[in-house]
Amino acid sequence: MALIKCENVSIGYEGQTVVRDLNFEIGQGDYLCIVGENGSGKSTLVKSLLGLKAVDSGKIEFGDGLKQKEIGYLPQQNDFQKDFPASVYEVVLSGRLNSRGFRPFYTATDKAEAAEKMEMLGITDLRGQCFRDLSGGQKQRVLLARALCATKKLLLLDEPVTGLDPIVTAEFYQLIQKINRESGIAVVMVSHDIESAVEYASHILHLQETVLYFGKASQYKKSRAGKAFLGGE
Ligand SMILES: Nc1ncnc2c1ncn2[C@@H]1O[C@H](COP(=O)(O)OP(=O)(O)OP(=O)(O)O)[C@@H](O)[C@H]1O
Repeated sequence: MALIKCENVSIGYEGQTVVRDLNFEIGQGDYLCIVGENGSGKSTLVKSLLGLKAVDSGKIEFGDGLKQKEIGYLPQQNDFQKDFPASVYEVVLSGRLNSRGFRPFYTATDKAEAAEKMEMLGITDLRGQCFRDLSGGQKQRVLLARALCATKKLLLLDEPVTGLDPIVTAEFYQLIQKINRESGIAVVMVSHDIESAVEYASHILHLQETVLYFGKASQYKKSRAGKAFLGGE
């Protein structure tokens, strides 16, 4: 079975449907970009994938050993997060909170995982620095290390390159690609950067109230939805 399967999913707020009849699935090692205009329901879908918002109808199923609370999540940036008064190490380690359950302290395994992910992302030197003093690109690496601490199977990234300059953005995409290819971790990324989505992703989910397109990224460019969104038609 797929890691995540959405069947006829509709989600809304206070009786108002935002997205309806969503059908798609995410397989092991996939790299899915969710695209669509502002207000098309991307973040709403993300909340439901994380179990933070109930669906109105349909179902979201998890398979291949993925549990909903073991999704590694990198949230959309907000001002609170930018000014978070904690060290880099503390932020990365907090990715282990879900798996810690009711244990009061982090274990040696939690700490080893945090150290390994910091090394993997080249941020070990920043370990003792305050998160809020980092550059935008460094902050995203720290939050990515934190998300990696929470999962072995699936990363969910909500607009991770917003506010980053083109060079740091390209580095971030390459990092994600490397993690996806070398660790086999599936990636789901909400993005407004459609050109890069098509370049890096294996699959595209284009939302506009419902699914305008779901399938291979290479085919998306030739689809009606893809041509219109990429500016070719
Ligand atoms: N908490 C909420 N209560 C009521 N309506 C909401 C709430 N959150 C979002 N909405 C509405 O749901 C719709 C979809 O919003 P959502 O944030 O999911 O879109 P999005 O595709 O992620 O947009 P963007 O690209 O701007 O981030 C919008 O019309 C929005 O106003």
